[in-house]
Amino acid sequence: MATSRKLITLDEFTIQQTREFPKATGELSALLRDISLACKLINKQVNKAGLVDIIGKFGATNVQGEEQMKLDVYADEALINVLRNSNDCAGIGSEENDNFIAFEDEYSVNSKYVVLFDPLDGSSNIDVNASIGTIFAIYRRVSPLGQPCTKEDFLQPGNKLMAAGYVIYGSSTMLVYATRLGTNGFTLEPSIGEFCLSHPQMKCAEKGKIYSINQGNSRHYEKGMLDFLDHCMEINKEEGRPYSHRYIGSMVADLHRTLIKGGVFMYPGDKKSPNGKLRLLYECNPMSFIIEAAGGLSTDGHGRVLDIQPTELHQRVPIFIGSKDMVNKVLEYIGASETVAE
Ligand SMILES: O=P(O)(O)OC[C@H]1O[C@](O)(COP(=O)(O)O)[C@@H](O)[C@@H]1O
Repeated sequence: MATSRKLITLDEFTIQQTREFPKATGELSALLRDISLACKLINKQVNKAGLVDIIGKFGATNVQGEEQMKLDVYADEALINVLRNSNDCAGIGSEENDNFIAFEDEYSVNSKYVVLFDPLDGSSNIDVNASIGTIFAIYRRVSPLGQPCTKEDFLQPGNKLMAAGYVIYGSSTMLVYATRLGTNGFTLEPSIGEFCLSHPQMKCAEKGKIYSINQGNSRHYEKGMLDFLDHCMEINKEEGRPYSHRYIGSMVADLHRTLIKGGVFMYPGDKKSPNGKLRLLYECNPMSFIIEAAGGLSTDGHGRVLDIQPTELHQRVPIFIGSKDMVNKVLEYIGASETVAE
């Protein structure tokens, strides 16, 4: 017989967390509630994707020259509409929009926060029903309130993030979000339409046995990277190698597994694309913030991803992220001058 375990909803949890910050006004909790509402709308479409006209290409390309999928555009509009009407957000930056969008109504110009997001991550997996997601990052503005936000509000290093999270649309729908108090996971309870605390204080295992990379690109990799892959595949019973290779091709899904099971996810730069593929502001920074808040590490091969000073909305960076021991082992192989600070 199912026991009625006290469900703690996302709202209740964030309100409890504000008690840790005496000066808290509840604006950040309200913004999180808005983002979770938009993701519930996206979830509704994702769940019935095969039945409604939401699968396939939209027929346009985004600023990065990528074919937009119908769900990319739907998810982007859902987030922009909810955040624009929320009065809790001064502006947004999105993978699907060339530039930042400042909301200019009298309420939004007085909002303290801006949001960056990848509305639908893992687009290549939409039509094959593999897990996809939404990634978001929240910054406190540096520009004065009372006027529209500026690009400086968005081009802040990840170590200035107030909060970051993702929603994974998988076997269940989960929202995982981090503040400086840690990383927590919430599962959508469809019968009450609420995200409920299911994974309190998530920890990324210090040691991992899974490596995740699109090995199809390995012909373009530098020697150090190829040597690390050999290390992962080498037979060494004492050290529990060969490691398992897992790659879903959705950053959200590959990092959700890395957070829960440990391991390392990598999208390195290579001879073809020196900065790799993944975007700093709305993919690598939020994921690095979440994994670091859970005790893991994230580097671009030279230093912490979160210490990189952004220069453009859609800039790309290499990323090696996950369990401390495996990230530092990658750095040893790619000849990094120093390991990432513990
Ligand atoms: O197909 P590749 O080159 O391995 O790239 C897969 C990576 O690209 C992405 O799909 C990029 O994200 P978008 O789908 O949001 O463009 C990541 O989710 C994933 O980790």
